[in-house]
Amino acid sequence: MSKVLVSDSIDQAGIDILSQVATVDVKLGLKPAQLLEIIGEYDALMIRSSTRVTQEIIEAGTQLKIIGRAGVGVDNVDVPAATRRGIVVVNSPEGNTIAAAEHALAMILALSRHIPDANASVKRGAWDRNSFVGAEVYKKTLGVVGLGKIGSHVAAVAKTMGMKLLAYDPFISTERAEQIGCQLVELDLLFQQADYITLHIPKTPETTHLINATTLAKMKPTARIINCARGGIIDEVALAAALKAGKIGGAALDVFESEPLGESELRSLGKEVILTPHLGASTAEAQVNVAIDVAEQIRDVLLGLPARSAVNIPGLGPDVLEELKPYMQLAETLGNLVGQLAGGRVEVLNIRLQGELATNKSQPLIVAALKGLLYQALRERVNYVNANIEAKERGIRVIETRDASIRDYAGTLHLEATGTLGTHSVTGALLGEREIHLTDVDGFPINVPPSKYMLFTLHRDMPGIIGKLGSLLGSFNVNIASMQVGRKIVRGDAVMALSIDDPLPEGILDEIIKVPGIRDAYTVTL
Ligand SMILES: NC(=O)c1ccc[n+]([C@@H]2O[C@H](COP(=O)([O-])OP(=O)(O)OC[C@H]3O[C@@H](n4cnc5c(N)ncnc54)[C@H](O)[C@@H]3O)[C@@H](O)[C@H]2O)c1
Ligand SMILES: O=C(O)CC[C@@H](O)C(=O)O
Repeated sequence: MSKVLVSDSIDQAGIDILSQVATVDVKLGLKPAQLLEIIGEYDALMIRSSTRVTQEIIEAGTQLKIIGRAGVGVDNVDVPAATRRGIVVVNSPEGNTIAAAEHALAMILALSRHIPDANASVKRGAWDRNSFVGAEVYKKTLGVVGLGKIGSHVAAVAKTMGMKLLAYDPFISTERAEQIGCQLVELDLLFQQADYITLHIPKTPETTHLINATTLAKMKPTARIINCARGGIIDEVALAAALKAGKIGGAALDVFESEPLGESELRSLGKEVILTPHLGASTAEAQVNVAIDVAEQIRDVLLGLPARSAVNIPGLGPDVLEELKPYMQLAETLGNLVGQLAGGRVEVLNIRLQGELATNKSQPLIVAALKGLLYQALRERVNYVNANIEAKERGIRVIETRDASIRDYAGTLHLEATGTLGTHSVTGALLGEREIHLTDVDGFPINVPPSKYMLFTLHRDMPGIIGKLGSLLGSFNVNIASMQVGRKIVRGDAVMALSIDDPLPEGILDEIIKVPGIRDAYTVTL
């Protein structure tokens, strides 16, 4: 019989499902060394957010077939390490949506009416009705940052309370926002006009410290900010300083840069601040939902069936998967790359399947390309199951063409994304059986393997330009791992593709564009 280790507290409904097919050991509060010692015995691991599943744990888990995260965020799992070992990582993208949305709404009201401090005061024996005069939310403006599953529900409920709704989400169409009753605006306008700002975005390099001293300074002195999304989206030091100086009116946080929250200025502030210990998903209903959702997937995988919400490996039969897997990775990488080159909201994705890919069996590659494209917006919430639906909901039109003629490679995949900021295209193929190569960017032929951090420039092919760019990157201490120029004619337009060892430091793209001859520059993280 298979063995499942449950190392965080999970609702009994999940344990009952796992027990149908496996011996289940519930061992809470394990130290990393203890987990490392026993993980080799188990076929599956089920966690919430406390267990950190590092590369070391994954490598020691020689029997592991699946890691199940009863919740959404898989930030505590080294997913690439699991993928390398062929371990499926599953989550529950929707099981706690309502719980998190209701927590944000509760924070908005609790902050407006000083409920936590008023309650504490009565419990201390006082009857102070003067210190807790609140504010109404009726007719106030709510700025929703991130109009996905949770943000949309918060907006819908807030509307019924008579709030005016502004939203910022660069990946959502105006029509979709209007359906929810929100006016889609630029972030600065939202910051300037909102009485309440509620964050419902993933934590990404772009959203880290989105709320900082500069953005806080743009808000109304009465503005209240709510974060039930992810710690680190708000710079907590800057927030505490803004609250102390009366630059904004209040804040309610459920998530923190470091959890559990350690020493923090925020703890010393008064009724204008509410802090909860990451309780967004902590309702009985959500815990049953996520436990059942994830336990069912673990059960299915242990029985040899596909998982419905795999973060890394799709729910395809093993033989199809084996054949298509390298091409799935190619499609996902190209989708992710073209999405970042296009920036903003993509409206049309043209996908051309060429050579041996021009068959109906390649349909999963379309899904993989969409998963890659949506990764910047949705992170671990997009998977092979929901990528099509998410793309449809975002109004992305997908146009597929197939061409069976074979050119330089047995099979090539070409993606062209047109969005609010223009059109970009990428083509890729496999070298040998599984080595991904980019063979074209924006119509310029190149031949480079993708790397984690890349820089692309569109420039004029002329003497000295490579040297100038190299010196500029050197002056910012950026190490170039490889570089290639693609051009169609000598001294015409060209594309440069550079693999760099680290992410580009802030501000350097603006400097690169100032180099004479360089017209555009894009940085991507794959
Ligand atoms: N506090 C909790 O316990 C708890 C529980 C569940 C989810 N969460 C968190 O809540 C957040 C939202 O979850 P969801 O289910 O609504 O996710 P979702 O994927 O449905 O929606 C996220 C939205 O953010 C948008 N987005 C991405 N990058 C953006 C950017 N730079 N600026 C503006 N918008 C951007 C996306 O287009 C998308 O519409 C996530 O961070 C999730 O981890 C927290
Ligand atoms: O309580 C939890 O398990 C974390 C909930 C939430 O942050 C998630 O990612 O699903």
